[in-house]
Amino acid sequence: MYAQVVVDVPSKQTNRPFDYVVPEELRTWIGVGSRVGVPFGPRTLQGFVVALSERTDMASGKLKKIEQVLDLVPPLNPELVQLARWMSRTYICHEITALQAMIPGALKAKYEKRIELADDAELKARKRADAQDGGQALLFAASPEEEAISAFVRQKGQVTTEAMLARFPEAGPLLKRMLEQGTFVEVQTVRDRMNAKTALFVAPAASPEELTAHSMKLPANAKRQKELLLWFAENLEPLPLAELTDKLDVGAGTVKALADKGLLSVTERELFRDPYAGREFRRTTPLALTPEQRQALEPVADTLERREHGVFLLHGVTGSGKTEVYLQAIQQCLDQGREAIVLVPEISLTPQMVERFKGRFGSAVAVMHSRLSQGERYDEWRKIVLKRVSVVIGARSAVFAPFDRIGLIIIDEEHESSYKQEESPKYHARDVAVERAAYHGAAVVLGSATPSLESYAKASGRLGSGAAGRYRLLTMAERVEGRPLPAVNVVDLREELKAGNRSMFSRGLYEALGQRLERQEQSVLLLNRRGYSTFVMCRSCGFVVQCPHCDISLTYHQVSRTMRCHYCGFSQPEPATCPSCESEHIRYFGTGTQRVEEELAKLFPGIRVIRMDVDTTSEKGAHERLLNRFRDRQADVLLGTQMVAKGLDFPDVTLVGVIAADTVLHLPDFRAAEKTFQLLTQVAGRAGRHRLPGEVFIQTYTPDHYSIVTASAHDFGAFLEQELDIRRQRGYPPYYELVLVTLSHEQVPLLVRAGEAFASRLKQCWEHERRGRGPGYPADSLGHLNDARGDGAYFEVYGPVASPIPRIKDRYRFQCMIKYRGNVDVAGMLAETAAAFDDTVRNDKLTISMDVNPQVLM
Ligand SMILES: Nc1ncnc2c1ncn2[C@@H]1O[C@H](COP(=O)(O)OP(=O)(O)OP(=O)(O)O)[C@@H](O)[C@H]1O
Ligand SMILES: [Zn+2]
Ligand SMILES: [Zn+2]
Repeated sequence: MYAQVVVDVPSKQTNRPFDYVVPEELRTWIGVGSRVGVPFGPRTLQGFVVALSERTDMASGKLKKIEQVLDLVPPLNPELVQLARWMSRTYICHEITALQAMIPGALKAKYEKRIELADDAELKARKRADAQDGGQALLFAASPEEEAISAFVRQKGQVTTEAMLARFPEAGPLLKRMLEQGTFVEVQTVRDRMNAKTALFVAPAASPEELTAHSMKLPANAKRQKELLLWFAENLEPLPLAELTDKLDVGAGTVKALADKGLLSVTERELFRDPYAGREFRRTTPLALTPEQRQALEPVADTLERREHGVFLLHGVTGSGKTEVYLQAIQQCLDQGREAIVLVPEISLTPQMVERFKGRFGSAVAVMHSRLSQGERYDEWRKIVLKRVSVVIGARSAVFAPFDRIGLIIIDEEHESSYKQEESPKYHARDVAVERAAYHGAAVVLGSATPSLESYAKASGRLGSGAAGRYRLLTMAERVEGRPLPAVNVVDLREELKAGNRSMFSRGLYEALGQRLERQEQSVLLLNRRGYSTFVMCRSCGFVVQCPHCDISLTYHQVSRTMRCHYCGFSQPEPATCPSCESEHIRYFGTGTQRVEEELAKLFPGIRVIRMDVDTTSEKGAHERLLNRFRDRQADVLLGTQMVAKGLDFPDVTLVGVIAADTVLHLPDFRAAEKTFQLLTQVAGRAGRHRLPGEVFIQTYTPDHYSIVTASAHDFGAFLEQELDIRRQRGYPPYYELVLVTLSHEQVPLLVRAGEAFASRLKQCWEHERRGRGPGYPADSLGHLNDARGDGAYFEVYGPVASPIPRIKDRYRFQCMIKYRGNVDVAGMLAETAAAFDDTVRNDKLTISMDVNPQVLM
């Protein structure tokens, strides 16, 4: 047998599979998606098996053998391997870069794999799952051989796979079967934690009903036992014994008594580095849906039922109860024996979300996000590979969860730009989700109160026949239980100044805050970070401290009192005097939030403020702690940057204030108005979500801007019409697609030459293509679009021009923007064009980076 392997060298020359011989003894363990070690030149490299076949076109005598298999259970599956190929074509990146993006960082580190005997509970669970799946639980009578293997493993505790294969060289297929049957589990240990800790864990061994029923039968003096049973009737998660005895004040004897009755199970297991360890998630049950929720769920449920592929855009106003729709759709997906992926912007920002999912689905949920340690992330991921969970909730990269029976993918706050990865592979999780779902015959639900124009256009058929109906639109226009959307006041800051108010609070907002303090209700204040300086500026001469390697100002870091470059990492101490004029009036301009906090304290002595910004949330878990304190009413005001705008659901928040709404508006970004509308709508949506009605103050210098006017009227439709008009006229998405090509080099002359050569070569490419298609193509300006003949295809290269940040890490940067629409193979033309620069890239260290559908235009 032969394997095609993509090796871990991201280069043009190696961007293809290489053939290897699969040695007989490794056959059982190798599948498409396996990670293997292969000889490559003088080295051994890691690689992924992307195909297997009985034949090879190479002279087989020349082929080398695969040296080792790195995992017993392949970390990827054939579908993900195929997805990587699609990504490399779509986003113009190396296949290995796409493959590597799909596995957690810990797998790239040193690790060791071991096998251990599954405990009974796990084995039973596995068989139950099999049975539910329609399959037959395989109850096998152990053969002497199997007995011998089990005995060996039992005796050793944990065995490395090497030791195992050395001891039973012939037993490959049998071992594999035993692994599949759940006799063994594979444990991978990252080297830095080879002495994994174990602890006794207590878990319920009967259903909640049984536990409750039993607790009633206990004699009155068995209070502790009763308490323990009722607790486990509510909480699904296994808990370390020590923690349990501590929490419930019960002795180990009590636990043992119940374990002896078979109501609880006590097992020794490896301590998973569970970021949510020790947290209880109150079990929740499905809510009775509102009519709008039912209407939204129905088509999704239908699609699930038929196991069809379909993409839905769920446009539901803030507080309309989208989460409950997600939860019930997931429940149905799980009932079908299929798996679900839930993407949320950056999960640590919304700990409430995790709570909702863990509360409904308990330990069937794995959680993945970037703030977990490498080990934690690896453990969560392993739960997916080993099929211990069927729901994963996570940030962007969770879209690659190695499930193989996906039924549903949900993307909450689908408009968020964090779904786009800014380094290679520069993928958008939304597109990857749709691609995966198409393969699996799965449903995708994109949810938002402020959908991206791209998605909305696809859902509403705005783009004409080609794209029409690609997404199905579901609308929830009302908050649950008829709660009103908050009343919004737009305050013109220019008028405030005229009236002699020089404070950062308008009179209206000041009064409203005072009322909230009196009534003991809570307020959220948003200060948009981006508009406020975090740089150090001289007040005498205006000098701003810049990075010596990049053309960008340095950012002040309060904790270390240093100034750092966000692009290259350069850092220097804060200057005492101005390097330019030697004035001492050089100072840090603050994150803004600090200044607001100071002013609040002055205006309202004794006010309790929780400040949430980069400074206060850098520590692990800080977000969650701050939000919990706010929820527990230990503060009157939650003050922060964008992080306070999204997803939060606090009943007592009745006031939202936006200190300055226009700060994003003036950024050189065609999405500036869209981002402003989204931010204002989202933050306004935090007010009055429950019993108490809400009120919003938006302070601005441009009260007439359509993004502010429409956001304050909760009028997405009106915003959409205006914005689409502008996009059409200026030739931006969703009417046109963009690719940003950035070239960089240490020397400007070479860079300019390369940039111009690149642009003209690309244009030639299109010219050639266009001629081939025959007459009838509009070759010139955007104005011709509307009466485009042919198939309406359009292609234009803008630039090269210097990038908005013209230098990073001592390398100068030029960019070309490509605008196109219709049936144009842009990726193909770009790949072809870039290939012509291979020599310059290799010999002269030119870099060319391509960003398909860029979110950041710098
Ligand atoms: N059917 C229902 N009956 C009663 N309450 C509900 C129902 N559905 C949702 N809720 C409650 O309504 C509130 C708002 O729901 P949710 O947080 O899901 O809104 P959302 O649509 O996600 O809003 P946002 O976009 O602002 O995050 C929550 O407190 C939720 O528990
Ligand atoms: Zn100065
Ligand atoms: Zn720098």
